[in-house]
Amino acid sequence: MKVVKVAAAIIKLDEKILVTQRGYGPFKGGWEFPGGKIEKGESPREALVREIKEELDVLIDVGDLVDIVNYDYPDFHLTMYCYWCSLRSGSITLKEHQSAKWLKNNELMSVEWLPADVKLVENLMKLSSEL
Ligand SMILES: Nc1nc2c([nH]c(=O)n2[C@H]2C[C@H](O)[C@@H](COP(=O)(O)OP(=O)(O)OP(=O)(O)O)O2)c(=O)[nH]1
Repeated sequence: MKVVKVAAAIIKLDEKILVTQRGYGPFKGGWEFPGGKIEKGESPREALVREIKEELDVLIDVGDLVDIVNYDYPDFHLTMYCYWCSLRSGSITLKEHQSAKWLKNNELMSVEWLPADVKLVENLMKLSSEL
């Protein structure tokens, strides 16, 4: 099966996490962590800085790896590298997403996550001390 490698940003600010709603494609309307596919020759962290600039028009600092999610979608296998991130500069402008929210840890289940994210989000909710 095709493997798609993605980097995702768990951006924290004032004890909240940024969640974004996909604005196009097969998962349109689903909620996710911003990010995207890792291109050839890029590290996951480099991909993440590039994708977040493209999607949200901000620069981020990429911190520790939170988790590597592996998930089988019907037509591809997803490997997603998820990092704690913080905003370095700029103000968020949605270039590709249809909506975004800052959620407290205990509010994370209030949106409809993409299937691959559900376990990750459940784990994040247990990590309240990290937030
Ligand atoms: N960014 C991101 N993608 C996710 C998450 N969960 C999840 O299943 N995905 C899947 C959806 C997509 O199939 C894939 C990410 O691809 P993408 O379409 O965002 O990547 P991209 O911007 O580089 O791609 P493209 O539209 O230019 O082809 O990973 C998540 O939390 N964040």
